[in-house]
Amino acid sequence: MAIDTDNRTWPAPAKINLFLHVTGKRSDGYHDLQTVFQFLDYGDELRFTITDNGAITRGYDLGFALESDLCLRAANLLKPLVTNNLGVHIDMIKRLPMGGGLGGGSSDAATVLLALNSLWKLGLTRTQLADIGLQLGADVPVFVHGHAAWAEGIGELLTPLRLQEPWYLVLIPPVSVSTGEIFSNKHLTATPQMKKIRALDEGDDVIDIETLLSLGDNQLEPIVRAEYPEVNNVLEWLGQHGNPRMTGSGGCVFMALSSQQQGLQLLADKPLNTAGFVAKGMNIHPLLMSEA
Ligand SMILES: C[C@@](CO)(OP(=O)(O)O)[C@H](O)COP(=O)(O)OP(=O)(O)OC[C@H]1O[C@@H](n2ccc(N)nc2=O)[C@H](O)[C@@H]1O
Ligand SMILES: Nc1ncnc2c1ncn2[C@@H]1O[C@H](COP(=O)(O)OP(=O)(O)O)[C@@H](O)[C@H]1O
Repeated sequence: MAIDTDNRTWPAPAKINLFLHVTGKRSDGYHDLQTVFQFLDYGDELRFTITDNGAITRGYDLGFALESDLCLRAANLLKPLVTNNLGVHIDMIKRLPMGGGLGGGSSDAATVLLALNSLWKLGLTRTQLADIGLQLGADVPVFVHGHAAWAEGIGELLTPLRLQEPWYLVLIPPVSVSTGEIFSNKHLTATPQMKKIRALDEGDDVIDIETLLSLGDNQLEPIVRAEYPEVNNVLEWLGQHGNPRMTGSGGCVFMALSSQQQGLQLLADKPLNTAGFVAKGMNIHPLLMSEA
């Protein structure tokens, strides 16, 4: 039975990788990365109903099995820490494309961890939640900590950054790209390590996005372009209007804009088979902002 219909909407924003360098292959099969994450003020929305029957259930169907649903898996990881028989029913409005490189699944999982830590009154720190979340995906820690960041390791070694927060256009090609397939492509080669980008507390200057973009590129982009013509076509089309880049392992493509209006105009003119949105870059996750 429902004991607390929490009326809040819990946001799960998208992330973009402003650049992404693959610096080596690890013994566990994963690759070490150097990347910069920024959030977008666009994403999924979750709602939670706390129950007293101990069950973890969902009210949406995104086409994947209960066992592989990152939201349910996140809730199940916290369940052993609940001392009474609390459960939860999770509802979600899904806006982020799956397999798009916008981190939707990881962001949903992070929001579940943050929400249930509060609603189940578990009292875990963000570091504890990020450690738990890393089991679900390499992008979960950045969403749990909630700061735009320079990231190393597989994305869990985070240094907060203060970046300019421009408007972005994001285009969604009509494909879902498998992260595992791209990382196992035979053309992927490791590149030398970059120097660490300075931390938030080492300077007051806001880092300019164009400068940041010029420091590196997305080394998965040429591989995805070669394998997925749909992604290549979108990059070529947007390339006529500026300097687009792929996020993560693709296939979504983003471009920093001079204004929101520029993005809305491009969105109106975009190729017919492509979806997209215009959103503002954000250095602070909305759930961290609401805590402040
Ligand atoms: C590439 C990034 C960059 O932010 O973003 P997305 O494109 O997923 O959004 C992430 O590192 C993606 O992390 P995540 O989404 O958790 O990856 P997973 O689903 O766990 O990875 C699927 C498979 O890709 C390979 N993989 C993934 C990440 C990594 N750093 N090295 C890898 O080799 C592994 O073979 C893994 O089994
Ligand atoms: N709640 C969830 N939301 C999105 N994807 C999920 C979820 N649970 C499991 N997945 C799986 O994770 C994969 C990666 O999703 P997502 O994080 O949205 O994309 P990406 O890693 O490319 O940014 C999906 O293709 C899907 O199979």
